[in-house]
Amino acid sequence: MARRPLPRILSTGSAQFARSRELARTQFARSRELARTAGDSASDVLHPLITITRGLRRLAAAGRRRWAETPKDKRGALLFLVASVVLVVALVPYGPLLAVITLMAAAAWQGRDRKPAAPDGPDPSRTERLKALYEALVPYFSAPDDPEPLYSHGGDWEKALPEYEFDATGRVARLLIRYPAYFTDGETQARTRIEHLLTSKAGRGREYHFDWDEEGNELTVSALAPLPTDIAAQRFVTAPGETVLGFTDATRVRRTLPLTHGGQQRDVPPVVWRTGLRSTEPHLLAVGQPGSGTSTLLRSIALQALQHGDVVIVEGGGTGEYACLTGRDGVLAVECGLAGAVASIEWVATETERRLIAVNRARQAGNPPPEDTKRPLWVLLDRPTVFTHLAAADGRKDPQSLLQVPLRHGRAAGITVVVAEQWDALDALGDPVRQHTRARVVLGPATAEQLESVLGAPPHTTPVADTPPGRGYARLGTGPVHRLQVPATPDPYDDATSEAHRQAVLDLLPERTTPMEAEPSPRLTKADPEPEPEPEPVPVEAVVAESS
Ligand SMILES: Nc1ncnc2c1ncn2[C@@H]1O[C@H](COP(=O)(O)OP(=O)(O)OP(=O)(O)O)[C@@H](O)[C@H]1O
Repeated sequence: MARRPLPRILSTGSAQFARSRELARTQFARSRELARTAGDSASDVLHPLITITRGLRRLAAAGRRRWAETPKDKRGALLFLVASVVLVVALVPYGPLLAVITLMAAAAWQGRDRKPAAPDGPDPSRTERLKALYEALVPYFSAPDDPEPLYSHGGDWEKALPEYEFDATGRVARLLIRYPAYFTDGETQARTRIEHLLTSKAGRGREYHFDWDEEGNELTVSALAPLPTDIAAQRFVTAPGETVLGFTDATRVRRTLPLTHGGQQRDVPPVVWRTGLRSTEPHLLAVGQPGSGTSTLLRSIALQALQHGDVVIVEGGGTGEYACLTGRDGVLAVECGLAGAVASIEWVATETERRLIAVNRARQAGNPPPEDTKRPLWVLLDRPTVFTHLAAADGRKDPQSLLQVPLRHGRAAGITVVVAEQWDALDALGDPVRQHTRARVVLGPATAEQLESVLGAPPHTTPVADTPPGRGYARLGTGPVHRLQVPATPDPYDDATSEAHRQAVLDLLPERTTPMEAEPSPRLTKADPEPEPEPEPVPVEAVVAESS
């Protein structure tokens, strides 16, 4: 269908409106130019006067200083000398005139601007870098029908990049970028393209933080210092119910923790995860590829949890990385076999129910929760999907199905579940685990899609070129995505562990209270028969602390 022309009155009206807008813009630009020229001329004319005034002020200050420095007994002589000079000048022909000219000349000399002229803008190599960056952004931040493009080839880069900082090596450390309002900054793809471009132009090998101000149409790019990788396990200054997952940048975290680092005290911003009754993210899922440090994270959590609670460990990897915890005070079980894993998780499910019933009864009777429901219980599962496969092959119950109760009701019962899994087995994780683990950690290298699939949002930082173990991202619920470095908490029985880190972990281990032999753990049996309802007795395997 042919497009009908606009009614004449409308088309002429809009043309007139456009013309008058153009006229107003031209007039405004002209008056601004006029004002700037007038200002420049005024300062040119008044410059000598300003210099002389400044010089007179400096001479007067020097005179006052001289007077103050002169000892009191010599002030009379000085006064006499000045008076004689004034008298001679007054008597000499043209004396006063010559004196005024000399004074003005001295004032002009004193008042001259003695500051070395500051270099105008950054040095040429830096200007070139900024210009190159600007030119690279032109295709992304310009549109053919933009009447006043902020970005155009050979355009005014200083308007688009108003603030910049360089580091000691001459690379961009911080950059403020203005962009046109029509740039689709709400679209992840559009943002990613810009972030990718800036990362390569500002210098690879560093991590960058991108702060998009959608309201102001501004993007701030900051180069981030690498997170410290050698902070050893230690007692963190936290409240009960708080667990330090690792360390991050100060940009989004206000709090800092005093840490001992290389024999020195240092304040570092932590990522603190809150568990317990009021937690909005009562359970955690950590994902990574082999060797990325998820077992280390679980060990770090276990050492912190043991300060105030009990721990059950279920290890699917079968590498014996938690052997150091076996038989320690508060460690109810360290299970590496299928039967033991099933029995332990079954016991945890029963214990969850027991606690819930006891708490409800106490509430109904108007009493506080009983003491034996208050001690936090942690279930740490390293690669539980291994047991899922084994159980399927063996025709037995999937231990993951037993996790449903602690995951659903654990918060009210003081029970926290932490699951660590590898990327390739993520599909085998059941729905309850995915749904209820709202605290998320990704360690090691991962693609943007992988990060978003686990964290639920992309990080605002670029990936590091060479990811050290224990490096990754953390997100608590719907909060921001933090860069994360887990404290070095190695297996003290591993030969490759450095002596300092081994000692740090050994120092944190609780007393060994249960002999390593097959002996029932006193705590696992604690959930045994209460008057009503009767929880299932705990199977023998569940109370055997396996040695590996
Ligand atoms: N935060 C960390 N700081 C220093 N070293 C770490 C850290 N995390 C892990 N490592 C080291 O990296 C290696 C692998 O760690 P870890 O066993 O925790 O990885 P993983 O993800 O559990 O892999 P796997 O399941 O293959 O054992 C170990 O030598 C460990 O000491």
